[in-house]
Formats: sequence, C-alpha cells, structure tokens
Amino acid sequence: MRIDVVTIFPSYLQPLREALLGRAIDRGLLEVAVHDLRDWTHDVHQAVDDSPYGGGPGMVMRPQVWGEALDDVLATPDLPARLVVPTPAGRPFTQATAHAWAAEERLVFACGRYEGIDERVLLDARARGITVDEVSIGDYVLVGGEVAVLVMVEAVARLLPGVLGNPRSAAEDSFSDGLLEGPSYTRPEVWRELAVPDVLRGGNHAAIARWRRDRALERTRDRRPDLLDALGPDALDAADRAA
Ligand SMILES: N#Cc1c(-c2ccc3ccn(Cc4ccc(CN5CCOCC5)cc4)c3c2)n[nH]c1N
Repeated sequence: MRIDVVTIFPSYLQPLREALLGRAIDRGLLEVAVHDLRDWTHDVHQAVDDSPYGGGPGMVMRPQVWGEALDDVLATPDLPARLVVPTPAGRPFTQATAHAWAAEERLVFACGRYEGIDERVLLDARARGITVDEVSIGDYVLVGGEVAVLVMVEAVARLLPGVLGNPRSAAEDSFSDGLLEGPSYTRPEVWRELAVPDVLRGGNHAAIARWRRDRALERTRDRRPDLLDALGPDALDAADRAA
C-alpha cells in the first residue's frame, strides 16, 4: 500500500516512521510519502489560508493551493487513490473503515488546519472521479487533521499482511466480534497481593474461552452498551445471555 499525506506540518507525521510502522516501511510492506502543502504556494508568505466568506471564526484553507497539490499528488492514473479528508464533520472512522481501506492500493490524506479546507476542493476532486471520504476519529475537536491521520494510518497499516508479528492479533481485535476485549494478565502470578484468575492458569481451554467471553460481555455491557445493541439477535447464545 502507498500512503501520501499532504500537510503544512510534515514533522507531525514523523511517528509513522517509528517502531512497527517504521519496520513495515523498511520491509517494503508500506510506502509513505509526506508532502508539505506550502510547496504549492507561489507567494512570498506561502499563504495557505484566508478569511471565511460569510464571516465566522477562524480561517479557511485556500482552494488554489490544495487544488494544485492534489493535482500533483493524485496524478497517478495507474494507481487509483482514495482521498481521505479528516474533519470534525466527517463520518465515523471505525474498525470496519480500517478493514475496507486496508484493501486499497493507495490512500491520500489531506490534513486540514484552521477551520478546514474550502469545500470546492472536495467537490472538484469528486467531479474528477476521485473517491473522497470525509471522516472523523471521534466526537471531540482537534486543531488539525494530522493526529487523525496518525490514528487512521496505524489502524489500517496493522491490518496489512505481514505488518503485525502475530496475524491472530488483528483477527482477534476488539470489535472484531463486536465486543470489547476483556482483561489481560502476565507474570508474575501474584503482584502486590493481586493474583491472576485461577481459570487462566488451569489449562482448561474451553473454560478459559468461556471466562474471556464472559469478561468481554461484562465489559461491553458496562462501557459500550451501544455495541451490544448493534449486535444482531443471533450474536449472543444462551450462555452469553446467562453471563
Ligand atoms: N478527524 C478528525 C477530527 C478533527 C479535525 C480534523 C481536521 C481538521 C482540520 C482543521 N481542524 C480544526 C477544526 C476545529 C473545529 C472546527 C469546527 N468549527 C466550526 C465553526 O465553529 C468553530 C469550530 C473545524 C476545524 C480539524 C479538526 N477534530 N476532531 C476530530 N475527530
């Protein structure tokens, strides 16, 4: 997969080159290119924003600069791209989104700042046949799109074959069965007088699976009842309902 990110703060995306994702890049599983939006300005001040028509707080990012940048970055007809625009007004980015995007050959992320990007940039891209996804990573307000891109790239990249050391990890993700995952434990067996639950040390795999499912149901009921509601009527068996 090829990922391009256009931003006025390229250094914000440096974490993508660290640790697991950095190793995936080094191993050629992922290609990441970060572009400085200001490279497409032509004025001495390298202006990327201007006042909003109709008034209102803050500034809006200029269409001319974004238009030229995306013309160049998206100019790869042999590699169809999906343009992703993080925004507080976007559709929710979920694990299902991450799985769908993990099948894409190329993702181009446009990181806005200020109050966002002039709407005509997205209209123009769609008019040219480019798939444009306006997405939000959560119901809180950030200062720009860069942090959201870090979140989304990590969520997508970890699903790519070979990126995670243990492929079962992605298959057994939280949300993969619609539930939150339960608690995890490692050595020592007792720590600050707190013991690992006996069932996990007993070696009875069926009992361990049941215990983990029960803890996942308990945690999901407590923290994310909306996920339970979203599960179909057949998702929970009698043992689940008894848990
Ligand atoms: N993904 C994601 C995000 C973002 C996100 C993503 C991209 C950009 C680009 C600029 N910003 C700042 C910004 C703040 C507030 C507003 C709304 N304004 C409307 C008029 O009244 C003032 C407020 C718009 C833009 C961004 C924020 N925030 N939260 C998420 N989950």
